[in-house]
Amino acid sequence: MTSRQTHPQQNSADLSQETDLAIDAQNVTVTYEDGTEAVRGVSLSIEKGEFFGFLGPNGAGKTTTIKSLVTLLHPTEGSVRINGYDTATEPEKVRRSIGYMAQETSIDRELTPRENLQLACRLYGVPVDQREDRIEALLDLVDLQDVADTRSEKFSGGMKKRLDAASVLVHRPPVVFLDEPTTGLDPEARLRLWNYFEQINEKGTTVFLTTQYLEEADQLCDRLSLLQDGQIIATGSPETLKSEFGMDIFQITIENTVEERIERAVQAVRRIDTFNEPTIRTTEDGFIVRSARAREATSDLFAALDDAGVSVSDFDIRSPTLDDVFLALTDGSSDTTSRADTGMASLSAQEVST
Ligand SMILES: Nc1ncnc2c1ncn2[C@@H]1O[C@H](COP(=O)(O)OP(=O)(O)OP(=O)(O)O)[C@@H](O)[C@H]1O
Repeated sequence: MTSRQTHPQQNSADLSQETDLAIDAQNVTVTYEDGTEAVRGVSLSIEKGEFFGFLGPNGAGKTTTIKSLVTLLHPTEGSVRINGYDTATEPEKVRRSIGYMAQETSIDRELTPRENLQLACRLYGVPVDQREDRIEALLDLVDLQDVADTRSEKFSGGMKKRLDAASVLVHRPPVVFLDEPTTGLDPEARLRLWNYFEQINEKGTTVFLTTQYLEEADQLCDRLSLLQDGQIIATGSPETLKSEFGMDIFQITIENTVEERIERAVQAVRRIDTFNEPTIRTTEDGFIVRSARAREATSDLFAALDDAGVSVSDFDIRSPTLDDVFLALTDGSSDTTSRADTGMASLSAQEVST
C-alpha cells in the first residue's frame, strides 16, 4: 500500500499544474458510432499520489474510459482534466504529463531494453544529459539490467511488460495509466510488476490501474471504483467496500453427503432468526451461508443442524473479499451465481504466458 504523500521532486515540476486532483473526470459518456454506449456518466476525482483501481469484467468499459482520460478518444459528453489540464483543449500538455501503458505492449521487439528506453526518451523529449541516468535507474527498477543489451524479441510476457512499464516512465510523469498490465502473466511476473507499481507510487506517482483481478485491486489500491455496463456501481477503499457490501461467509461441509441431507440442513438454517435474511447456496458437500450476522449465529447454526440430525465434518467462517462485494453489488449473491458468472477473474485463474 502507499503513502498519499506526493514528492514533487521526483517528478518533473513543469508536468503538473497547481491542483490537488491528478484526475478529474465529470460525467464522461462515450457512445461509439455503432451506438454502443460503452461509458455512461463516469465521474472520477482522484487525488495526487493515490493508487486508484478501476475494476470491472470484460466489456465493462475500462479501456474506453482510460482512452478518454489519456486523450486517445473524445468523450461524447463530459469533461476530463488531468493534472489540471483539459483533455479537450490542452491534449498536448496532458500527454506530456502522463505515462500510458496500453493493454498491448508497445515495445519494439527488434531493439534491446536499453535501445527501447533510449527511443522512449527521444519520443518524450527527455533532456539528453539526463537520459543515461534515467535509463540505468529504470533498468534497475524493472530488473532488466542483466538483459539490457539483449534483443527483446524472445523475452517472456512478464519481461516485455516490465520493459513496457519502464518505457512509460522515462519522462517521470506524475500520473501513470496502466490498462490491465498483468493480464496473462504468471503469478511471479505479476507479483514483480505489483512491486514496481508500488515503488513508483511510493515515490509520489499517481497510479490509475484497470484490472479484472479483484485480488490485485485489493492488494494495491488505496481506492477503487467498480464498473459494470459502463457505469460506476461503487467507489471506496477495499476495506470500506468490504465492510459495506460484503457479508461474512460461513461454509459448512456435512458428513455423509446426500442431497436430501443437504436440503434438510438448508431448511434448518433458513429457520434461524439470528441470520436475518441470509443467502444460502448449496455446494457439492454442504452449503454456504452469506450473512451480515454469520458470526453471531454460529451456535444457533450448530444447534439447528444437530436438531435436524445433520453432522458437520468441517466448517469455515471468513471475512468477505472483493469478489463477494462484486457478487453482492451485481446481484450475484443468488443461489446459482458463481464468480465465473460475473466475468471477473481470480488470480487462481488459468495462467497464460504471452
Ligand atoms: N471501437 C468500438 N466500437 C464499438 N464498440 C466498441 C468499440 N470498442 C469497444 N466497444 C464496446 O464497448 C464496450 C466496452 O468495451 P471496453 O473495451 O471499453 O471494455 P473493457 O472493460 O476494457 O473490456 P476488456 O477487459 O475486454 O478490455 C464493449 O461492449 C465493447 O464491445
